[in-house]
Amino acid sequence: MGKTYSANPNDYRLLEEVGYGASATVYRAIYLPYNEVVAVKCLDLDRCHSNLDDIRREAQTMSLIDHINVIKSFCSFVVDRNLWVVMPFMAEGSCLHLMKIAYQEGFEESAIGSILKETLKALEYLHHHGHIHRDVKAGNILMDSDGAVKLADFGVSACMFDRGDRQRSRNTFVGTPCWMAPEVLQPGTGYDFKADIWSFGITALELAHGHAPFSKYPPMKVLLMTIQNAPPGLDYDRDKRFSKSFKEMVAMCLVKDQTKRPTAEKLFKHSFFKNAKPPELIVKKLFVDLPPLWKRVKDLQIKDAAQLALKKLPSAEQEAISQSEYQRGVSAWNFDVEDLKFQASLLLDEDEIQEIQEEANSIKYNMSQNIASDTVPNPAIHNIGSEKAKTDMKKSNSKSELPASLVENEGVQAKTKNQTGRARQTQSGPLVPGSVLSNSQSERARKFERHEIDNHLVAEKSQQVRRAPSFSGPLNLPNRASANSLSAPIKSSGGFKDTLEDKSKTNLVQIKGRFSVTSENVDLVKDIPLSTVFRRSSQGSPLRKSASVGNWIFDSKQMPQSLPPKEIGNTNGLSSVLMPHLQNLFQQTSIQLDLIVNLLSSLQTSEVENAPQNGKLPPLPRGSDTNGSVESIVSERERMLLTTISELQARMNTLNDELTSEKLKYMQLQQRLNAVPTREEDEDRRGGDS
Ligand SMILES: Nc1ncnc2c1ncn2[C@@H]1O[C@H](COP(=O)(O)OP(=O)(O)OP(=O)(O)O)[C@@H](O)[C@H]1O
Repeated sequence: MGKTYSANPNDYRLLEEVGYGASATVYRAIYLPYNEVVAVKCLDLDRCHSNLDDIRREAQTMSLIDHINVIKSFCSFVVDRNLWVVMPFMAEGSCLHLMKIAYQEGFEESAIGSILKETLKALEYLHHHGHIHRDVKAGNILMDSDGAVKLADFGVSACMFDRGDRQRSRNTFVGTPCWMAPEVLQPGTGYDFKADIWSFGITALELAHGHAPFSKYPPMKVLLMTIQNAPPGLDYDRDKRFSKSFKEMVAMCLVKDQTKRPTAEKLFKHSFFKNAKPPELIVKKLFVDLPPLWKRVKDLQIKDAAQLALKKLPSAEQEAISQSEYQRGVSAWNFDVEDLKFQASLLLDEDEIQEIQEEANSIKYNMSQNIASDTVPNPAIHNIGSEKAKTDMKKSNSKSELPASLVENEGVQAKTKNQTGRARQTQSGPLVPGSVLSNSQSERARKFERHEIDNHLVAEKSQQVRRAPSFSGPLNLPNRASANSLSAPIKSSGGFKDTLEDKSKTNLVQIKGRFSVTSENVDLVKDIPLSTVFRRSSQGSPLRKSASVGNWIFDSKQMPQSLPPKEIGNTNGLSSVLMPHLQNLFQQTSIQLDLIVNLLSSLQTSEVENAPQNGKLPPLPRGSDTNGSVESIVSERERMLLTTISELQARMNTLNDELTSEKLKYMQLQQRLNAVPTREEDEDRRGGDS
């Protein structure tokens, strides 16, 4: 019989903190009866949204798991509002930690092969026993000092998957869906253990590059790109250091059609794994000369805190914005994909646009130089110029992995640990843009071309009669997703509230096998940061300060609360209360509308005049002003202006809608008021009767 571990917290001495995730903090600890080092994961039950009995039952089930590559739990028990899960201590921590501290550009292929092979063995075992892990990522692959590799974070989490709570808790707490398979993200499609194979492929890319694909984007954009774009992969040119066999293996995992993905068993037979070396030879070497795990974790915290302090926008606010987008994207499972695509076209980060513009301008400049000096046709020029190329480009928009052109440094996000109230940081907060890697100019040109087409679509789309989608309002938030998704809760951050308060709104979207996917009807408008869009309130439209509208704030507290129709019928002095309210509302909306119309008409002139100062338009291309490519600069600026105009037009449409609906309400109320007999009429009638 194996060793047993007691459920008495006094038998454990918690030592240093060695990791933390969305809902848990992990400590190195000593199990006093055996004087043995163990890991204790303290799971905050308040953050789990899960039934305690379910968690306990599942934790017991998971303690039965017995595979050399899967972390099993020795025992688990409740201490205050925490569930303690006791498990073997993995002295070298997670692959994610290790990359952050010593391998920021990713590991060598031999190490990747070795780590992935062990992970695949774990998946094979789990799938064979009817389990889906659903959270395969570098942060959940742990290593021991002898090179052993184990897949973690399965036990307790799994119970939450089963009831959809995990998914919902992810909606609420976790930053990015980078590892999630398209079928998991897409409404109406089922998913199974093949979702783990997709995540495994993404993890392979994460280990190869030091970060998961798309990790620099906000969660909502990641979601869209995963659904819409061709799968990411290892680039045959850019990733020259990796073998063909590795590239093929990744491509096999990252097939969008889940039925075409191999099972873990089949994948295991791939030549890439046949050649993989034992971990005790390869993985072990990765930690040579590194300080102990807890020291690394501490260093990372300090480094992340320093980076955080350097950031302009407070992290909490950034996270809240990013999270808000994620909730908008993921919680509303019945989204209109076409509409989301349109929103995605608006999602180019400001710095990305600037970067693209700079590169494109410089390319154009170089081209014009080439044309002047050389009359031989240049294929790149044809590419940019031809309409067909544009269409093709649009079609293959997603053919390659999105630019990995920015070196990503980790930031952190603050979170509060319930148990102690101490502020903490995750190891993987929002990424900050770093220096630009050498990317081929043609690639940048493609990227620019895509942006150009997107702009065109934006303008076109804004001309169309607006439907009433759930995602109206611009989403071009210049914020990034939390890095590699070990995001901390942001529930109370930045003054943004968790919008999933009304649990009764929870919808069961889908039941598939052991899983049920739930979603909540988030008040989408409530979630949009004030600074980025207009607010639409169910209680009228108190106006807020808006960058483009000016400085009027309309205090809702000063306005009378809406009255139910019953009371309206009963109140004789109603008109005196309602009329000023309605007139005020009407007037404010009209003013706002007028202002936007005026802005629109004056924008072109004023922006062109002020262009060099306003900081929004693309900077001058290098050396262009002295070389006569002024025309191209102007056209870039025009394009930017057109985008701004389209956005303003979209906002104007929203206001127009609001105005119409207010007018309607106003007319309805007036009709009701007319129907209510006035005091004089009453008296007349009474006089007549008598
Ligand atoms: N047994 C262990 N030994 C050493 N370190 C561990 C162990 N278990 C977890 N860790 C460290 O703690 C971190 C967080 O643990 P874990 O992933 O289980 O928490 P979580 O809240 O479930 O995270 P998330 O849900 O974000 O994946 C891991 O990334 C790892 O670095």
